[in-house]
Amino acid sequence: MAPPLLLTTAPLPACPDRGWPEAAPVSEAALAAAGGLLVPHDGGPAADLRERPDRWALLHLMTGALRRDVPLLAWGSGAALVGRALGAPVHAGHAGAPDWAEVPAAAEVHLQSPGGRPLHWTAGRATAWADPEVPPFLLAAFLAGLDTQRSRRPATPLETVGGEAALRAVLADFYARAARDPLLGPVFAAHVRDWAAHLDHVTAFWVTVLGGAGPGGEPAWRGNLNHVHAGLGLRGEHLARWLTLFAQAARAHLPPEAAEVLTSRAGAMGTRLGAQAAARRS
Ligand code: HEM
Repeated sequence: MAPPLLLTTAPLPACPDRGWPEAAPVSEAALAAAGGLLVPHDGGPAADLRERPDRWALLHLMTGALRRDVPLLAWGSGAALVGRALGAPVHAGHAGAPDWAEVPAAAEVHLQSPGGRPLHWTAGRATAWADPEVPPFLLAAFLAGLDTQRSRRPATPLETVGGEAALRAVLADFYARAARDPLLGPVFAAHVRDWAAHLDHVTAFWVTVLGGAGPGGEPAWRGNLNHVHAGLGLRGEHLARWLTLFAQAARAHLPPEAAEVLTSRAGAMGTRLGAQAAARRS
């Protein structure tokens, strides 16, 4: 079996005798298949992240790793960042010491430093060591415990659905069905001039609804669904047909569990849109 894919947030310290493992740079895409993540001390801040979009991006990746339950070993400034990602208060280090995190709510402390600060703690599959040098026993135990099985939890419903590519396939098929439909087709024909742009908008909408984000971590779509549909004269039969065709497209392209994620969300939104449309008519 292939060894687990090990990722790292920073180059590992140069030290030939140390036996550092091979680790690839972390990225959102790589996390989905990661067997483990190293978060080395890199001397960067964890407490004050003003003007540090690079640290926010790192924190975002860390949150993704934690949500996916990727085994993670962090030390020094890395441990402080992981503490922060887990919601712990983080303090600035003094006199060249790294920033440090208090113990996160769900964590177990194994060792305290003489000053009473948490030195070694674990939370789920995350292991943290607050000092800038990780002890060899901890690294060895971490590497030995990495499982080779890919049993990660999907981080978001978007991942369950199969990501943006799977969404695009469903949506392209759905709008092709809707455009051909005698009831819905004329409504779309009257309002959608640029189908490519419309598909981009609705894809961004679904990415956002399913917990995904744009390339920089920002929401991919911002808007108000009720306003978009307010002037279309939607009635119950439009919504019912929309949902039927949507479910057909979802089932044609996705496994049952993934199709269910999409159709149940669409159903809930359809109920709200229907209620708003009825309120406007009365
Ligand atoms: C749960 C049900 C529905 C969902 C989730 C939904 C979602 C969306 C989204 C995300 C947009 C794009 C918004 C944007 O441009 O930022 C949109 C636009 C549109 N929708 Fe829906 N929709 C639903 C039901 C319907 C129904 C029943 C119709 C009737 C035919 C409809 C017709 C349209 C049209 C014509 C536009 C384009 C409006 C424009 O660009 O002027 N939608 N919809």
